[in-house]
Amino acid sequence: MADMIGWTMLRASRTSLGFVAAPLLHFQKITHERAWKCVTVSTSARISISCNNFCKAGLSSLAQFERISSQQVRVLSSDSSFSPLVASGEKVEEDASGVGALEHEHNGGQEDGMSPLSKLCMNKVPEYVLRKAEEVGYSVPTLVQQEALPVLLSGRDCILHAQTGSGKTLAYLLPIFAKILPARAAVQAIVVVPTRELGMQVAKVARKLAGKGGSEEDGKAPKEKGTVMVMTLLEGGTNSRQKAWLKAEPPQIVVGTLERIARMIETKNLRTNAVNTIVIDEVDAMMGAAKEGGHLHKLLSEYTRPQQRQTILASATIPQHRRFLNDCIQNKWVKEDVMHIHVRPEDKMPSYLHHRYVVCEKDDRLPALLSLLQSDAPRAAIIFVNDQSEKAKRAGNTPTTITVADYIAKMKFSSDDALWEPLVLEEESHVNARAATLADFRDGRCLLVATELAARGLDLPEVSHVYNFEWPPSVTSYIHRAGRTGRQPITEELGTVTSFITPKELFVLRRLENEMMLKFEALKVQGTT
Ligand SMILES: Nc1ncnc2c1ncn2[C@@H]1O[C@H](COP(=O)(O)OP(=O)(O)OP(=O)(O)O)[C@@H](O)[C@H]1O
Repeated sequence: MADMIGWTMLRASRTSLGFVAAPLLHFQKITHERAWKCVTVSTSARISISCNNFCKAGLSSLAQFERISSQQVRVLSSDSSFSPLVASGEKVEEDASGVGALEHEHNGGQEDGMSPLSKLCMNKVPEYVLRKAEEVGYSVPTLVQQEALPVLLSGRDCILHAQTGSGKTLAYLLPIFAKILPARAAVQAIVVVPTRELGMQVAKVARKLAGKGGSEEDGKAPKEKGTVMVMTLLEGGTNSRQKAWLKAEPPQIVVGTLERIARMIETKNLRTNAVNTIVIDEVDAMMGAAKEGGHLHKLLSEYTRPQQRQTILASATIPQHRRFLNDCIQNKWVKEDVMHIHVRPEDKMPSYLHHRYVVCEKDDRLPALLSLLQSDAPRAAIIFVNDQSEKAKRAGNTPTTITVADYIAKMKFSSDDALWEPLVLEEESHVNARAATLADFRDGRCLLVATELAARGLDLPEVSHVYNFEWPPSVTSYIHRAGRTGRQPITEELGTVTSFITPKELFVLRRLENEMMLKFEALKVQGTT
């Protein structure tokens, strides 16, 4: 399996993995006749591609890029500075399908005192949204936002391919707000996520941007008119009042899990005729899951048509992305001129992650973990295991989640017992229990023992350490688990990822290390081999 993790240790030390490569605009051939239309943009981390050029030239520059042959490589800039962008101010034409970015009120030409993010989105994203973004703390665009927003705000379909914690959520939400008509009570944007937890998180950010009135209260339609409403349709939810609200006064934005959204569309509770944006977050997870694949195909090519909407597919990991891009076009999930924005392609993981491993037999893992927790003293930590409790029980094993949590609780390694008592997050728990667990963790509890459920998308900035108590099932899984720490796109605070591995598994670690060009620190923990 190409995606199997395989690495080996190496010496520790946090290494900057970014190569000082020239920034590239690489034009990826997709099919013979489509080659000129479909564009892949890869950008180097250290040397920020010149978004200024991109933006100043405005949309017309896109047309020029398209004509560059796939052989050509362009170095746009060797400027590594994080320069804010100034939106071109060009009027964006709405295309025949209504997909183009709509004009919003001008800011009166008053640029002084505007944040770089506001300048980047000026004339495209409504002012009230940009004000809210600033209030939340989004003032300077992250690299992916710099790269993607000019393209996304032009209305173009996009595959947003950037590291974990790089700020993809805001990059896809702002273009949604750019097109939404608050006065129109109709679902205009759908954001699909793989888990209930990620859905709650994305909806929260969207509601912050929407401002007052953007929330649903107990499933009831909010009273305020003229504000953008955000509704969640998530697995485990069965609120009949949501159905009534969807019909009587539909929200402008729906964030949900695929099955629930598909069911709502099929039962005609959710009408898609006004949908002009669809975002599929963690797209590779959804395309990979057989169960979800059918729903996704229907959503993208039957329930709605690519020509009538802007499609944004986002993830930190898109294995075989060229093939993926081709498949998306062939399946008509996206328009033919879809753009692949690949930020820092040479660094699959943030450089501000420190990777370590401990070689030990399975039986030694618990004391080794405890010892590490004591010496690391994490601000907050996630301990990942592979199997859910019930699955383990069915296989006749003691559930790892429970075993790990009980062991740590019993050892009482901290004086502040209440804060350090581990929480458990896994798919099989009731959705309310899952929500309470995450709320407790966000509120200051320090340890979370979790399955893959917590690996994708969750933004828990307090997490300073991730522990792979069991070796993750794939490279992709390693990347997403590791990405739950070091989530500080602006300050680049270091996060530490430690994996426990048996001597027999070492070859897998070695393979992964080669594949990802990472340096691992080998740790010796007392009592281990
Ligand atoms: N412009 C910005 N300024 C400051 N913080 C930002 C900005 N954009 C995003 N963030 C913060 O960065 C963190 C990571 O953002 P986000 O969750 O969107 O990452 P992501 O790219 O979706 O990661 P993942 O692939 O793991 O889901 C969040 O805490 C978010 O609030």
